[in-house]
Amino acid sequence: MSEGTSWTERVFGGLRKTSERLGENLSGIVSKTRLDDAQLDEIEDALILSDLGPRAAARIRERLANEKFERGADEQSIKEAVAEEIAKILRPVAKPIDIVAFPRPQVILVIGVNGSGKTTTIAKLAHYFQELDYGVMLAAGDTFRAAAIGQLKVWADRVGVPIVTGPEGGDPASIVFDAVKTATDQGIDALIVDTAGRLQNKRELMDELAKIRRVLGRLNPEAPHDVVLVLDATNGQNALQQIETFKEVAGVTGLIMTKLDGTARGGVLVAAAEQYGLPIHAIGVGERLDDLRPFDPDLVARVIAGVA
Ligand SMILES: Nc1nc2c(ncn2[C@@H]2O[C@H](COP(=O)(O)OP(=O)(O)OP(=O)(O)O)[C@@H](O)[C@H]2O)c(=O)[nH]1
Repeated sequence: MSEGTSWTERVFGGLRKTSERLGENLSGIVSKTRLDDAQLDEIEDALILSDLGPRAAARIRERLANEKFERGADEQSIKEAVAEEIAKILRPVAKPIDIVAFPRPQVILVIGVNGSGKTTTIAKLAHYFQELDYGVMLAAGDTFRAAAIGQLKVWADRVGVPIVTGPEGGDPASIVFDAVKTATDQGIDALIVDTAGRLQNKRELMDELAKIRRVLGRLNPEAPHDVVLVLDATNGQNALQQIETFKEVAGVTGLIMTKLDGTARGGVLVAAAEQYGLPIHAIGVGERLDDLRPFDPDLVARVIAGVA
């Protein structure tokens, strides 16, 4: 998108495919006052087809069943009502990451499967905190693949933040330990830690994260302050399965959903909010550094429901 495009336009543009899918599925439903059962079924199906999940769909259906459309229910007013119900599900989970840790640094572990957009998201987060005038440092805790360390270095340079790395195959916990000490000495506010995304080997990942936690705990019993799971929206319902697994393995404290641009599966955000109630910190709608912003529930609800 062009330089001057506002964030709101970017979210609209990014979620356009999701919005179109739900919009198409809701079109043609018209009623005089109340929606009848067949129409409510149709709406519920449309919501499920748009990846909002059966629970959110049932909840929205129930609310729409009680809604009296005073001036008749045309496509637009149904979409408005759907947007409001989606917003009610999203509002309680919208929560940006605030830098509040004392003593500093706030340690933010970032987890997620390879390819989810984890590295890019770390860079975007670093950029976001920098814009808020926080001192940021990265730690390359994914030592499993040399490429991961190299990629994170490239991003650190691009964003202009320091990075603590170790050798390929090195001990992530010892890198994190060094990073926390360095960050503390340098008065860094936010230390963002990349971790390996080997969900295929749960035991190893669990052991690795447990060790990182133990080491961090020795330096600061409150750390890690955040354990942020990065999810790829294009995975649709599989993203929900990842929440389930990572919650068990890593004690997730919040979510960032990436790649909402270019997928019609953005409704999965609503399913995640409804099913897990975990804070959603931000959404990614592109590959640029400023394509990550705090999650705005009302804006996203309106875009998903196709209320222009
Ligand atoms: N369109 C789009 N692409 C994204 C977004 N976030 C990340 N990507 C792209 O997704 C690809 C994978 O992102 P990475 O950040 O490398 O993902 P990773 O999880 O670190 O993956 P590995 O490096 O394979 O471990 C890259 O091509 C990114 O540019 C987003 O919000 N939108």
